[in-house]
Amino acid sequence: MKPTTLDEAIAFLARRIMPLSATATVHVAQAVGYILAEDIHAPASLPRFDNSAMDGYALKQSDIDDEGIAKLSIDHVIAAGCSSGFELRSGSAARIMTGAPVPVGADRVVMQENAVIDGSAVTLRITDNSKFHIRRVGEDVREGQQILKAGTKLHPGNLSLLVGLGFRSVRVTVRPRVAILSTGNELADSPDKLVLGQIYDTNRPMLSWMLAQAGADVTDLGIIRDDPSSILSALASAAKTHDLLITSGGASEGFADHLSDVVTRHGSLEFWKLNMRPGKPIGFGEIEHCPVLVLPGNPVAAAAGFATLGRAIIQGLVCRSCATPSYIALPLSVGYSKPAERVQLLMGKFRRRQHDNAIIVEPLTLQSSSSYRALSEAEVFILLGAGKTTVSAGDLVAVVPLWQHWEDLLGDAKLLPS
Ligand SMILES: Nc1nc2c(c(=O)[nH]1)N[C@H]1C(S)=C(S)[C@@H](COP(=O)(O)OP(=O)(O)OC[C@H]3O[C@@H](n4cnc5c(N)ncnc54)[C@H](O)[C@@H]3O)O[C@H]1N2
Ligand code: MOO
Repeated sequence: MKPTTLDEAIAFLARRIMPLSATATVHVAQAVGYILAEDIHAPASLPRFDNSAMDGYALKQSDIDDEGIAKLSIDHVIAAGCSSGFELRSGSAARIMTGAPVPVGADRVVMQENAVIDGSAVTLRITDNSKFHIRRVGEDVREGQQILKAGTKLHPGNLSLLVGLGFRSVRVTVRPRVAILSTGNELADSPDKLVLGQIYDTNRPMLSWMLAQAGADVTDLGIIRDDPSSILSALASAAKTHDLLITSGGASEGFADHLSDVVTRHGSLEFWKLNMRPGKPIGFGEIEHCPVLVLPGNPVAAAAGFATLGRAIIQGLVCRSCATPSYIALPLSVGYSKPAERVQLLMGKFRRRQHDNAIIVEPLTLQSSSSYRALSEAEVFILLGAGKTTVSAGDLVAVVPLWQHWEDLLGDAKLLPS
């Protein structure tokens, strides 16, 4: 059975999309955003040597009296970067900086604030018996331990770990190569002069950015006229060198809408028309063994198709069983009614709920599938499932990001502790 609902389409893609087998070696500094193609084990321990967690004095535990006091002579000074090639003897302390190696024989550091200096002697006071202020070899990462799994999308925190362990390069999955085209005799490239009836092609620039954000390398095939043989020749030739083809426009049933026919006749159309709005005429199939995602021409519908299915396909091309949209569940700000038979995608924005400061989502007032103003204001799509006609304020709803910039969306000084 061909998928007819969004859920069925997602389940279908999760089975159908296989990760690309090609991998590449990239320098760690360039690896952020790539998907790791190998499990990584630690070639060393972190910390690499016992070191002080505080600026203060290293001493022997046995030099502390019953009152928690140690009176010692200051025999050495160890800054970070120095090697401590000596053994601390009983009755003496070494002045030590944060990150400096702890000398052999020392088993505790007392922070500077709890030290009273008198010439070359120091009196140290233990204020908390449980705090030794020494970062031990391997307490963070043990040599040989698995630290990252194949399939991880690398972020700068992973980069710190890899660099800290001395990695110079890692094996990653190659970025999917995606070719994109728009169809429509009415389309022109900005800033060409428009004649009556023409509009600028806005889907190609928008989708190209969404693709790049999702981690794809994009080839722009430009605007193709509403002519089946031109569409076929552009798709068939790009199919040879790409992992995914994406089209926008001509997806519906007008006399100038050729996509479903072209894919059916010259490849296979695996689903077409989903029970959702916007985004109804979305199709998926293949030409010359290359997957093709057919997106509608209405700009909001094209964005909806990409945010739900397009991004999931890109994820599936780099990571096994990742071909699913990344939903989060958030409370809806207001009640909403919709027809029961279909999934409704609402353009929405994040809000703070007044009484508890919780993040909620609010549908925009303007929901037209062709509205650029709404598209520009929207931050997310709110998915209201089929089968339900009403959703109440405060109900949890599935939310997918439109532009993947969570940190800008969620950053809010009001949440900082005062
Ligand atoms: N009789 C029916 N008509 C329509 C149906 C239907 O089921 N029966 N579905 C409607 C829905 S829903 C959508 S969505 C659109 C999708 O149609 P197409 O994918 O065939 O898109 P076009 O007809 O080519 O264009 C629709 C609309 O979008 C503008 N457009 C197209 N490409 C771009 C682009 N790259 N950048 C900006 N704008 C674009 C185009 O000029 C049209 O205004 O069909 C409904 N009709
Ligand atoms: O479903 Mo269309 O995709 O409403 O704009």
